[in-house]
Amino acid sequence: MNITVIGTGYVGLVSGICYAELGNHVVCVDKDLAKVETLQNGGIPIYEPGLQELSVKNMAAGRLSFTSDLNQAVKQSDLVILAVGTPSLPSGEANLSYIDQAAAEIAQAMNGYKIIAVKSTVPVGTNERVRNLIRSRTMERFDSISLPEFLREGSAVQDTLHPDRIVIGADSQSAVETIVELHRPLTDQIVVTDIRSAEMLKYASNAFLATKISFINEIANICEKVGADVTRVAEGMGYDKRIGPAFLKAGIGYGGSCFPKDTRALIQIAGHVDYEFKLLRAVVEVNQDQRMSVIRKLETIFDGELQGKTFAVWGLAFKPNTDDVRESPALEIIQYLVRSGAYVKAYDPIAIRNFQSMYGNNGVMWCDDALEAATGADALCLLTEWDEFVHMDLKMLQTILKKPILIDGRNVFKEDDLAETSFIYYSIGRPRLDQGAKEEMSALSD
Ligand SMILES: NC(=O)c1ccc[n+]([C@@H]2O[C@H](COP(=O)([O-])OP(=O)(O)OC[C@H]3O[C@@H](n4cnc5c(N)ncnc54)[C@H](O)[C@@H]3O)[C@@H](O)[C@H]2O)c1
Ligand SMILES: O=c1ccn([C@@H]2O[C@H](COP(=O)(O)OP(=O)(O)O[C@H]3O[C@H](CO)[C@@H](O)[C@H](O)[C@H]3O)[C@@H](O)[C@H]2O)c(=O)[nH]1
Repeated sequence: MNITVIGTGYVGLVSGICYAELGNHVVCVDKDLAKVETLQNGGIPIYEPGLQELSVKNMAAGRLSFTSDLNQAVKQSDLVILAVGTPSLPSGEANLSYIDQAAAEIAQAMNGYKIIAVKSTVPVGTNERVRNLIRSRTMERFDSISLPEFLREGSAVQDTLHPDRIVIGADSQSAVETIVELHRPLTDQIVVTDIRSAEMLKYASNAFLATKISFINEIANICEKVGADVTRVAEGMGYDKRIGPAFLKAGIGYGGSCFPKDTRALIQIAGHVDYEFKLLRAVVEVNQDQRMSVIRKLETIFDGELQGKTFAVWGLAFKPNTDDVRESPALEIIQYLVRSGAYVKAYDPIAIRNFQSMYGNNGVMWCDDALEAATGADALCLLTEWDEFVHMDLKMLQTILKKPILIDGRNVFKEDDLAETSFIYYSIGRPRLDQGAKEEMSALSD
C-alpha cells in the first residue's frame, strides 16, 4: 500500500517506519526542514531504541522516504495518516491548529479516492471536523477513519510491531477492510468502532493509566505514614487479575507528552458537555503534588533550609530510554530547588540538551556523568530510573557525596543494595531501609 504519514514526531516516525517494515511504501512528511534533512541522511531526530536501524534498513530497501513536500506525497498515496501534534492550549484543551492546517493541505493535494486517517490524539468530533474541512475544499472522494496510537516512548518500536490491540473508528465498511488488512500482520486483536468511540477510547485509556498511577501514589503517601511498603502492596494487588500489575509503580508522578496533556484535554471535553470529571481532576491534582514529595523529604532532612545547599539530580527525562523532557517532573523539582537558593548539579545520559533548551541555564550546573554530578553534593535526588543509576555501586557513591543522603524518587534501590553503606535513604511509600533508620527504630522499641 502507498502511505503518506504527516508529522515525524514520535508517532509519525515510528508508525511510518514500521508500516514500511511491513512491506508498504511509505513517505513521511514534515514541515520542519532540519528534521527531514536528518532523516534523509539516515539520522533520527529523537532517541528511540531500535528506530534508526529500522529506518536505514527500509530506506535502503526503497520502501521509505522523507520529504517536506506534502502535496507530492499525498498525491502518490492511497492512505494519508495525520500524526501531527495536539499540544495543550492554556485552557487545557487540545490545540487543533496543526490538524486543521494539515487537513487543509491534504484537501489541496487530493487527486482521487484516499483514506484519511487521524492517528493524533484528538477530542471527540475532530475526525468529523477534518472530514468537513476537506469536503469543503475538494470534490474528490475519501473516507475518514480514526486510528488512535498507543505506543510508549522508549519501547515504541516493540509497541508498534507487537501492539496489544489496534483500534479503528470508521463508518465505511470498505475503508475498515483496507485498514484491517494493513494491520493484520501485527495482531488479531483489532477493535472496530464508530469514529467517536475510537476517539474517546484513546483518552479513556490514558486517563485510566494516569488514574492507576495517582492511586498508587496516594497509597504510597499513606504507606509512609503507617509504616507499610507500597512496593509490596502493589505487588500483592497486581496478582489480582482484575487489577493487574502494570502502572502501579509509585514515584514522583507521571510526566511526558501524553498523560498530562490528555488528562487535561479529557477534563475539558467533559466540561464542554456540562460534565465535571471529578475523579480525573483529582488524578491531575495528586500528580502535581506528588512531584513535591522529593522536596518535602529534603526539607525534612535539612530542617527546611535548602538555601546554599548543593543537590545532585540524576535523571531529567520523564522516563528512561527517551530524550523527551516534555512535562518531566524534573523540571518543577529543579525549579523549586533553584528558587529556594540551592545549587543543582544535573545529569541525564541522553536528555540534557533537550532539558537545557526547555529550562535555560539559571542555577544549574550540567554534568557529563553521574559521578561528576554527585561529587561534593549535600544530597542526591534520583528522578529517572535509567539503568546506569540502578546499577550504581552505592558504597563508592557514598564516598564522593558530601553527605550520604539519597532521595530515590523511583524506588530503584533495595535493602540489600544499601547494606554496608551509611546512606540516609528516603524512597517513595516505603519505610526507611537504611541502617541509621533501623538503629533509630530499634532504639525506640528498646
Ligand atoms: N509521543 C507519543 O508517545 C504519542 C503516543 C501516542 C499518541 N500520541 C499523539 O500523537 C500525536 C503526535 O505526537 P508526537 O509526540 O509524535 O508529536 P510531535 O509534536 O513530537 O511531532 C509532530 C510533528 O508534526 C510536524 N507537523 C505539524 N504540522 C505539520 C504539517 N502541516 N505538515 C507536516 N508536518 C507537520 C511537526 O513539525 C512535528 O515534527 C499527538 O496527538 C499525541 O498526543 C503521541
Ligand atoms: O507504574 C507507573 C508507570 C508509569 N509511570 C510514569 O508515567 C509516565 C508515562 O509513562 P508511559 O506510559 O510508560 O510513557 P508514555 O510514552 O507517555 O506512554 C503513554 O502515553 C502514550 C501517548 O498517548 C500512549 O500511547 C501510551 O499507551 C501511554 O502508556 C512516566 O512519567 C512514567 O514514569 C509511573 O509513575 N508509574
